[in-house]
Amino acid sequence: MSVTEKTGARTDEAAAVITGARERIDALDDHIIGLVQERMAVSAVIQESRIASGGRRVSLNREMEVLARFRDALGKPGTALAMTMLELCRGRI
Ligand SMILES: O=C(O)C(=O)C[C@]1(C(=O)O)C=C[C@@H](O)C=C1
Repeated sequence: MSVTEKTGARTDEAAAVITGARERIDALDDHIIGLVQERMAVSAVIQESRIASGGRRVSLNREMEVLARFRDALGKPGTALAMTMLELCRGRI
């Protein structure tokens, strides 16, 4: 497959821009995945500590704060993103 086919570009110049930008996106995605995994580990510490003390796994008030932070920064899709992230961190409820 040619570079232009791979990128959807119609010129070599555009294909070069897209290829370079996709490398940056791949690096950013690796970083984001690493941060999500780090967040999952920190969240697990909180949940285990709360459960060990006799509390519940879930803190709905705190989840509302997390959802609001993402919504304020990213709009409605930010809420969906935060909900998926919370599901990764505490499982389905
Ligand atoms: O902040 C907490 O109390 C957590 O347990 C962490 C966290 C989160 O991942 O943000 C996970 C589960 C709770 O329902 C609320 C928030």
